[in-house]
Amino acid sequence: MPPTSGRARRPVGYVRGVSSRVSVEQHRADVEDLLAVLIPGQGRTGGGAVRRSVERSDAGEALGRVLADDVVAPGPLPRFRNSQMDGFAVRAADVAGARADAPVVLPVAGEVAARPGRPEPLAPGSAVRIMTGAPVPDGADAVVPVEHTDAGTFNRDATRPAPSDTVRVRVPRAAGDFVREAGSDVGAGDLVLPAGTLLAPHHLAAAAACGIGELLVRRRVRVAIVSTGSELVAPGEAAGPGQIWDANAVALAAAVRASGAVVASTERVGDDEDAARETLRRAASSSDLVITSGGVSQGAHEVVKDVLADVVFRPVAMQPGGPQGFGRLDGTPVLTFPGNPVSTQVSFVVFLRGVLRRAAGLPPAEERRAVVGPDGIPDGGLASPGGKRQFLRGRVRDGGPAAGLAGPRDGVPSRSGTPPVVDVVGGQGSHLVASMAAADVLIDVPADAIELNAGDEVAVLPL
Ligand SMILES: Nc1nc2c(c(=O)[nH]1)N[C@H]1C(S)=C(S)[C@@H](COP(=O)(O)OP(=O)(O)OC[C@H]3O[C@@H](n4cnc5c(N)ncnc54)[C@H](O)[C@@H]3O)O[C@H]1N2
Ligand code: MOO
Repeated sequence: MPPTSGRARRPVGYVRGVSSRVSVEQHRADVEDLLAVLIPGQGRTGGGAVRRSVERSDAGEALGRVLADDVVAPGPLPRFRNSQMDGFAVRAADVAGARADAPVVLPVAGEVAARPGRPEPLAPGSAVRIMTGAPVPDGADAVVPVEHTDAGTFNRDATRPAPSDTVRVRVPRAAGDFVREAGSDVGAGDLVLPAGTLLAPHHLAAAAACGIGELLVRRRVRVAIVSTGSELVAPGEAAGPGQIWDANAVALAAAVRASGAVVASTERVGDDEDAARETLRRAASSSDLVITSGGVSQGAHEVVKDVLADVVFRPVAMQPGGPQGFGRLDGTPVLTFPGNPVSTQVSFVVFLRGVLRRAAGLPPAEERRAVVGPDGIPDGGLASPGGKRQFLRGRVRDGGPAAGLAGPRDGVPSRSGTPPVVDVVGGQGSHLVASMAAADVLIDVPADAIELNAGDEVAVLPL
């Protein structure tokens, strides 16, 4: 397996032309250098970049965003002492002797509901009907749930009880019973959500409960997507002879969103240099990063290569996804992915997904180990082109560990506690976009492997 750390670094020179093949690690390192400016705290353009990397978001819209600053409670939660139960607010001392067979009878002085306003203080020797969440009157220090009384006038429509109303309390209560103290959840100035929190509904609830309507979140990277090729038409439109539907724009836009970034634009442009130049410049002017697909191999109509002067085009020792480019257009970083739809998708996973997730504050997509199953492996092993890292389409078997799924009969050594089994699925051609839909991982076959066999342990990258 090639090393994934201690990656090689060399100066990036944005020169046009085809250079010799580089390793996946080298290309990834160069892409990461180019895109370091997108990652908060890593960019080399100073404070401006940092300032631009955060923005305010309506708290109600901040689901899935990453908090850029600590959220501290502006006040206590609960905001005020309130009742945990529907019942009667009392002084605990008044009901200390209450028993089922010798209830304490208290006059009911009124009612407190969960409504705006402050209740009157509770006079000694009396009770007040109280509802869950209603402020507990000064003087009261316990709540008796209605079930522990004769209910008195509890269920009567008596917002203004008659002076003769009483309640018979059958259970003694201690001070503090069923009273939710102010600040018992969080105190004023306490940390509620630390910076870096990936905001989920329960985080947003905490912010809202604190009265916070706006949150400072990391700004999402805006990615412009340009599909090139005169043969392309939009999915949903009629495709005539020689035309195909544009799968890459959809795949890349979805992948960008799934990685915590936003799609600034998606455009399709044919193999016309002027149109491509104009489209690409427009994309660069309205985004933090441009991704193109197609137009980068050795054909007669490679507009991306023709138009982008400050981009290094070079083959990377991988399959699929060999022809790659990286550089800038009008100062905006550009990555050029090959047009074959599987190649485009693999390029995103291998070179860009990690950067975008880091920029968004998301955890890395989990790479794990798996044991190759016999399905899809011919007798004698699946040949792999030596010198090129391969990313095969694979599917991890349900049920996880190899134990139980694999045995000598299956051709996979049985090893309890070992990684799950992954089967090679579908054809591996870089145009087989429907076959790719059957996969859920990419099987990472090292560059120095010349064949893959059932029982081999490999890294798998989730799709
Ligand atoms: N003589 C050589 N030919 C090719 C080489 C090579 O080294 N020498 N490399 C091959 C490899 S590997 C790849 S990958 C492709 C890359 O080609 P391009 O990036 O120039 O892409 P196109 O030629 O525009 O398209 C390739 C293929 O993909 C289809 N395509 C393009 N865009 C889309 C899209 N948005 N949605 C769906 N399908 C798309 C296109 O119709 C072609 O079939 O070059 C090989 N050739
Ligand atoms: O390298 Mo191309 O990207 O396989 O088909």
